[in-house]
Amino acid sequence: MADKSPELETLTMNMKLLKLDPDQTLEESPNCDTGSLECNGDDSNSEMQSEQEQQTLPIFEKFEKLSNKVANLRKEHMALCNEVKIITADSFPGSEVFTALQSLGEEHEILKKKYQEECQALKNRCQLECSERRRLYNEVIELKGNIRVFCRCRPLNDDEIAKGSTSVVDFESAQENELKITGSDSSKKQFKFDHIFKPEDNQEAVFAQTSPLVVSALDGFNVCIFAYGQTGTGKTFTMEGTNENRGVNYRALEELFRVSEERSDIMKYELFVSMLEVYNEKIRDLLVEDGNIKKLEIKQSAEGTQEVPGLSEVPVYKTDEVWELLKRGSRVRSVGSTNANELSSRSHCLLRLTVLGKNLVNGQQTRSHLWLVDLAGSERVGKIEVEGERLKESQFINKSLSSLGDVISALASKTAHIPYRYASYTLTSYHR
Ligand SMILES: Nc1ncnc2c1ncn2[C@@H]1O[C@H](COP(=O)(O)OP(=O)(O)OP(=O)(O)O)[C@@H](O)[C@H]1O
Repeated sequence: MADKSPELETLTMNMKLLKLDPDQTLEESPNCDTGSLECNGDDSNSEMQSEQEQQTLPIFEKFEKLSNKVANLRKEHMALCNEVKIITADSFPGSEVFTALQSLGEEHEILKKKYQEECQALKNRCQLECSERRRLYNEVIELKGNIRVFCRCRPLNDDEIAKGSTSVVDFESAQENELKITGSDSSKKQFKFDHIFKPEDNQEAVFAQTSPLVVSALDGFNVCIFAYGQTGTGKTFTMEGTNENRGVNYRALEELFRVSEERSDIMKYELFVSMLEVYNEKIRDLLVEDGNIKKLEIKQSAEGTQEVPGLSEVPVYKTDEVWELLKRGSRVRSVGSTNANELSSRSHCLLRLTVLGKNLVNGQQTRSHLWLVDLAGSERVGKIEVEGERLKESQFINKSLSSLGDVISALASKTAHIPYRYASYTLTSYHR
């Protein structure tokens, strides 16, 4: 038997005084199951009963019962102690869990710091590469020239073939970007361009040459592409195109969407389309819903860009919706018939794509314009035998084209003064 408690010691002493054998009594308890907790007398009724019984029991039996109770309590205590030990060791390895959590926390902090540093390094690299791309782009532009001139020769049409016309253009030298033209007096004239498109070159081939300029609008550069030429030479076909042979305008938007998607990891772009025409020196918004002519003017902004306050800007989100929008604008455009072109554009049509870019890595923002212009046909009034309203239109067209020519030659010769103001005055003098 285990060590005896003071209470038990007293009881044993008393029993000895009564000349009883205490050890025998404690081991051989007849009424109580020593392993059972119920012996603790949980049930109050049985407790009361046992108290009453004890009152009537001889003193020896009272000792015996008390001794059993004490022994049971000690066993119960031991069992509980063991249980606590097991639970603590198996289920709650307190200090180990804490240590593990602590080391995990430390690891997390180290990783966080490492990733923050890596992220910063990537941001710096991205910024450097963006600046490098812009620097290289500028260098390429400088090398190729800020102004590039392409020449496109359309195929002879059915009328021309029926009349027995033949091409006056000699494409032999076109490979070297030189064009030889034989005059009616058999004299030869030679012109040099940045690129020459032959009659068999399709819309895709033309766009392939222009797409790098289009993409640079996404890098924050302002770009302007326009088609210039005599009436009936294929300007509208090149810029607008037909449903089956879509031109530069539609393809430019398609390309902008494609590259935006490609860069979506680091850049977020928003695109807006505006369309206006300059007809007889009046500016008309071609995308205004009710078709009303709004009085619009060209103004120079504080940043030096040319703006048209009040011009509608339609946000575009995907290529599918763009073709209909462009068609809507061109349906409103002023056309007339000249004897050189049945559906001659009598106005300059300007499609403006506004690109807002946000660099998701460094937060840098850009705003740029890509202008796609289909100029009205230049023509020699006498040659196309126009009169009345057509004659007035032709005079306005030629006057504005001549102003544009002045701007381009000033830009090409890098003179200090570029006569933009005069050009915009010529285009909009109607309102002044
Ligand atoms: N590369 C080409 N391939 C096939 N057809 C063409 C091509 N270029 C022009 N055309 C056709 O020639 C005709 C005149 O072209 P378009 O209307 O584009 O000329 P334009 O220069 O815009 O004339 P305008 O200044 O009078 O508006 C159209 O019927 C057009 O479809």
